[in-house]
Amino acid sequence: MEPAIALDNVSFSYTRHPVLDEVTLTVPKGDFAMVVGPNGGGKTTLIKLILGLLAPTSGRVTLFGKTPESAWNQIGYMPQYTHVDMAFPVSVLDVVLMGRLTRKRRWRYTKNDREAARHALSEVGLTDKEQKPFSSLSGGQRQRVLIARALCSNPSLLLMDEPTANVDPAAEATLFELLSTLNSRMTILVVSHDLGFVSKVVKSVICVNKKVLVHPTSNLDGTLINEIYGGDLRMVRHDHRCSHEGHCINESLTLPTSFMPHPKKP
Ligand SMILES: Nc1ncnc2c1ncn2[C@@H]1O[C@H](COP(=O)(O)OP(=O)(O)OP(=O)(O)O)[C@@H](O)[C@H]1O
Repeated sequence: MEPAIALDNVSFSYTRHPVLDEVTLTVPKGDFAMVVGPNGGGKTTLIKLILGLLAPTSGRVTLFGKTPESAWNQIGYMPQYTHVDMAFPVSVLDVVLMGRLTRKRRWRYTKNDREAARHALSEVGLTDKEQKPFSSLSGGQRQRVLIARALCSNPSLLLMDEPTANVDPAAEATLFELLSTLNSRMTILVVSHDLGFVSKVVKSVICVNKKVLVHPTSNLDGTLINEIYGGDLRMVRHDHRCSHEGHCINESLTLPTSFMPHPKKP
């Protein structure tokens, strides 16, 4: 069976120095994988290579056995929250409909497009918000609208860049419940700076730091993370309590402070 994503000896450089070096990676169909790594490690570059937005300096990327360009209609992509203009004056339905735009057919929607958009909105539980201005929604609701936009084209592979940035722990839990449901019919790849939600829904972790290593989540422990990131590592637990003495720390699983650019709200 063709894997969802395959990188065969892929290297990539923006300048003289390689950002990714001879990466061979297979993401099987049905996987729920999380891409992690330090700042500048090459996560975004990896995603751009998978999306076909960058071409490898050497090696080959295939999605479902095809080039990324040929497989584009099988991919749903949710960009980083910070890359979306939240003040843009559009309705929720308009945002979701953008997921139906194709290279040939731009800004013209059919009845089928609207049905698909409404169906995607119902999947993320936001049917009642379709006419609301996108800017009027909460952070968690906007994330779900962006997921609906990615789902609108009925993808086989859902790629998400930092889907839990700017959402509180309750919205994050709801989001992962939704992703877990979607994972029964599509492969999911999530980029994250935050290992705190490596839980039962995530099946494998792809560690990117110029080289790429894949681990089943069951193997993920403090020693392994230390090997990948180096240094003095700590992790703030998501079920922590705050007091005047600070946060409770889970000593068994520790991460670098550079790994926590989006600290969780208590
Ligand atoms: N357009 C570009 N031109 C030159 N260098 C780039 C470009 N984009 C990224 N880089 C460099 O490539 C390296 C990897 O960047 P990339 O954005 O892939 O890392 P990342 O793991 O996503 O980082 P972060 O966690 O900070 O978002 C970094 O050293 C970065 O400075």
